[in-house]
Amino acid sequence: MSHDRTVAVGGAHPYHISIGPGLLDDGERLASTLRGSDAFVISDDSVAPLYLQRVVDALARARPGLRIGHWTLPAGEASKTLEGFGRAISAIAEAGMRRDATVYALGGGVVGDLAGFAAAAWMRGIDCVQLPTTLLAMVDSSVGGKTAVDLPQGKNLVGAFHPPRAVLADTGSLRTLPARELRAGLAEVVKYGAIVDAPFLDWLEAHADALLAGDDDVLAEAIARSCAHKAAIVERDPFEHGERALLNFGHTFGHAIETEQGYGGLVHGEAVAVGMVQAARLSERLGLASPADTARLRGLLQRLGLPVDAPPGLDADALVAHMRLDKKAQSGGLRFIVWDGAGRARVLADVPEDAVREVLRG
Ligand SMILES: NC(=O)c1ccc[n+]([C@@H]2O[C@H](COP(=O)([O-])OP(=O)(O)OC[C@H]3O[C@@H](n4cnc5c(N)ncnc54)[C@H](O)[C@@H]3O)[C@@H](O)[C@H]2O)c1
Ligand SMILES: O=C(O)C(=O)C[C@@H](O)[C@H](O)[C@H](O)COP(=O)(O)O
Ligand SMILES: [Zn+2]
Repeated sequence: MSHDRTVAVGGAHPYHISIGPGLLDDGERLASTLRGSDAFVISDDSVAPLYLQRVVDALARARPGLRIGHWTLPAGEASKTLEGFGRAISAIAEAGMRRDATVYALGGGVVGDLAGFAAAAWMRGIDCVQLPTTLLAMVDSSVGGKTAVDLPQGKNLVGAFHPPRAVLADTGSLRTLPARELRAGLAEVVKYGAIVDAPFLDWLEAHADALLAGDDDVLAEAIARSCAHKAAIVERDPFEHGERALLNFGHTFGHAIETEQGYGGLVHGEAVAVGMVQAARLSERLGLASPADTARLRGLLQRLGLPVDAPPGLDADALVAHMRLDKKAQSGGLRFIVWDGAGRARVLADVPEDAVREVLRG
């Protein structure tokens, strides 16, 4: 009996997000969007020993004769580089993947972003199926088609929009996910409540313990609700000309922290948690939201075991310099996602750097 949930993503390149246990063994589902007879699985060296063979076996069972190559990168954000991208492309080339091949991105957001970018670039674009194995990738990075690698100068600065052909989120894989990574994923879940869904914040407060305990049903509900929000937003604004920027709540601050730490300090979800509190404090300073709004967001993130204050010792000037290269920044100045309280976020242009520095000083 299937317990899957499905979220449809519409638009010019529609696809489905399937959420449920056992999907990595479901060869028919994995193969359902294949156009040719070549498949290439990209994973990392923590995920591959757990799940790669299962995916390869399931594909081979479903499509005898399918040519299946694979390649793994070292786990972690430090691999999401132009060098890593180059190595992925070389591996795809050496495996002789043709124009109708499909890349399977098996792992967290690092694998998803890098493999998706490789798929976007190889022969000017081949199919990509996202197989997210972290909570963060299930609720956010596998959906919407943003692919990229980091530069020392900033996060995700080189990439492409390349929507997947399908997303299969096998919730059974969350059982092996380290607790720190589960918590990091919860930051992006909280983000949806903060920007567009105040009742979801109430729900998250009520289910915080179950989420942290890895309750299957509660996690599946959180994933489906998060994906429904992301799907609706990216369907209306796939290339971030408008409301998609709301998904960047907390990211101008968070990305600056990740960049300044050389992608070896806070993980992305943790940096976003800190960044959302800083964005709330900025909103307060600009007279848009109340201290009670900030306190509530901070309290929920803390309860979910996430950091809410910036790591000590970061240089405010360096952080602001990173923000000037944020992709939302325009020639007019910095743009931030601010909020007017739970569920009410908006884009604010020409935010004075002084206000940002005051927030960074604490
Ligand atoms: N494209 C987008 O829209 C988007 C959205 C959000 C985040 N991102 C990007 O996603 C990245 C963060 O992704 P992440 O949080 O998934 O980190 P990640 O990919 O580094 O995965 C976290 C860690 O968990 C391990 N892991 C993954 N699945 C596992 C499993 N099932 N069992 C055991 N270990 C497992 C990985 O090997 C890694 O060590 C960042 O680079 C961020 O910029 C992109
Ligand atoms: O999908 C989006 O749009 C997002 O902003 C989702 C974010 O959680 C994600 O971290 C994304 O990669 C950030 O995009 P960027 O354009 O700021 O690099
Ligand atoms: Zn993010």
